Amino acid sequence: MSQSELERTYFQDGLHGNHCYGCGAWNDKGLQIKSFWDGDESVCIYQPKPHHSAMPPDVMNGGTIAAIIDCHGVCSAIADAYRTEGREVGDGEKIWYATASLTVNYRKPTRIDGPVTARARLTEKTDKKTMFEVDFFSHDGVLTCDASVLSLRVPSEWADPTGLFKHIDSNS
Ligand SMILES: CCCCC/C=C\C/C=C\C/C=C\C/C=C\CCCC(=O)SCCNC(=O)CCNC(=O)[C@H](O)C(C)(C)COP(=O)(O)OP(=O)(O)OC[C@H]1O[C@@H](n2cnc3c(N)ncnc32)[C@H](O)[C@@H]1OP(=O)(O)O
Repeated sequence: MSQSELERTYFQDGLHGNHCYGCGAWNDKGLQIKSFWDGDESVCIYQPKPHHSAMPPDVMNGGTIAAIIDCHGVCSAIADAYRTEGREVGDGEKIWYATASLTVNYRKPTRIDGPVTARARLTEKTDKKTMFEVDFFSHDGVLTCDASVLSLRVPSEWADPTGLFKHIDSNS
């Protein structure tokens, strides 16, 4: 059943200290996308800003589209893992995933003058790997991109808000 806007719980609000450019609620200069469940699908609705344009000012930039799809896919993998364990996103021991692979097919130009929507569905899952297929629509309902996002579960120290490389360096 679909949630009304007021009832929605956004995955990203539970990912405390996430500074990711696309999905970090703690990155003031980032896109700060928000994702939620709509039945078995996850949805992200985002209002692009004029500076998210491609060369023509009324078309959305492909890298920004990829960032939205990437982050929506990874956050969906994280939310799915919490849901599988019967927990709200962010409750208890942290679950983190990172993007291993992102494929975006740009089928049509995406209008910038209204909210875009990414809808993702789970297509493959093992203990470590999660694949979401993502459809991306412009505000007039045109399917402008389709994509796949492969996310891999990573150790919880990857979520250290002070940085990752000190953990990697100390392991080598
Ligand atoms: C480095 C920054 C990471 C940032 C994220 C960190 C923590 C999460 C924090 C917050 C999360 C909150 C929100 C989401 C955050 C960000 C969203 C945006 C996402 C990003 O912006 S994130 C930055 C870009 N991202 C990277 O910077 C990753 C660099 N990379 C690696 O760090 C490793 O590469 C890793 C960990 C991905 C895998 O390493 P690993 O050692 O765990 O994997 P392993 O080799 O064991 O493979 C196990 C199975 O996955 C298959 N497999 C592996 N890689 C594959 C590939 N590329 N394509 C197809 N299959 C692949 C194998 O074939 C095998 O498959 P099988 O099990 O069937 O044999």
